[in-house]
Amino acid sequence: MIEMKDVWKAYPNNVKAINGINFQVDKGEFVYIVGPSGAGKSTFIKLIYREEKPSKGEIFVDNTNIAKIKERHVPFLRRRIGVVFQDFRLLQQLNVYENIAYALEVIEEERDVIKRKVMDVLDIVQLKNKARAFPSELSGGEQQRVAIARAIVNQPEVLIADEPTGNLDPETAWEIMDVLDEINHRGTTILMATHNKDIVNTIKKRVIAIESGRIVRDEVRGNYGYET
Ligand SMILES: Nc1ncnc2c1ncn2[C@@H]1O[C@H](COP(=O)(O)OP(=O)(O)OP(=O)(O)O)[C@@H](O)[C@H]1O
Repeated sequence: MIEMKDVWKAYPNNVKAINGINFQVDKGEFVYIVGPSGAGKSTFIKLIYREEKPSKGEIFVDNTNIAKIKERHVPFLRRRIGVVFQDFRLLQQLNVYENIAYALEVIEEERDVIKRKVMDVLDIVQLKNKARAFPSELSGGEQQRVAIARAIVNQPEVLIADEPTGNLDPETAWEIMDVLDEINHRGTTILMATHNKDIVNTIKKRVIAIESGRIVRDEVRGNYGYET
């Protein structure tokens, strides 16, 4: 479902962030991406949703080589890949319902379809009662759940999470993991970059470790493997 073949990425300032990565993820997998700060995790993730283009190599999402697609086709790719970030990135002037509906309005979905889909994802993240609240009225964990709802409302095949628990206290981080686990059980492939040692060592999943832009470890039910 996702495959990288000999992928390299050098930034314009000549920093070599990814140095020859080969890997494959099957549909329905849940994969943690770990590694020291500056190892290339975010770059790796950005390559998958085409925020960055590789300097060399091929990246397949299903059978599309996304390194090759034209700029005007990128929005179509983004519908197949949901993304969540450490800092939530909600639109402050829109309420919860509107933040999520926005992703459907831009593709001109019908009003009643939008309503059904938004309420369905709010149900999954257990925030139906907060539909009219604004981001500033929510806790960090609630904001992240809205961001997750927004990321999955188009029913993407893949959900990418870059440090989704990075801004949250430990208890709230576990709640976010429950939500991600639920989404994974419904069939969505999940890639999650994280520094959260406790979570990786407790909720066992495949672990890919990146150091200096290379995969140095790929284990089926791995450990975090670093001191925090
Ligand atoms: N837009 C950019 N332009 C130039 N260099 C960059 C850019 N983004 C990242 N880098 C560099 O690429 C390398 C990898 O960075 P990246 O953000 O992928 O690491 P990371 O593993 O996600 O780090 P962290 O865990 O601290 O978030 C670093 O040396 C970083 O300084």
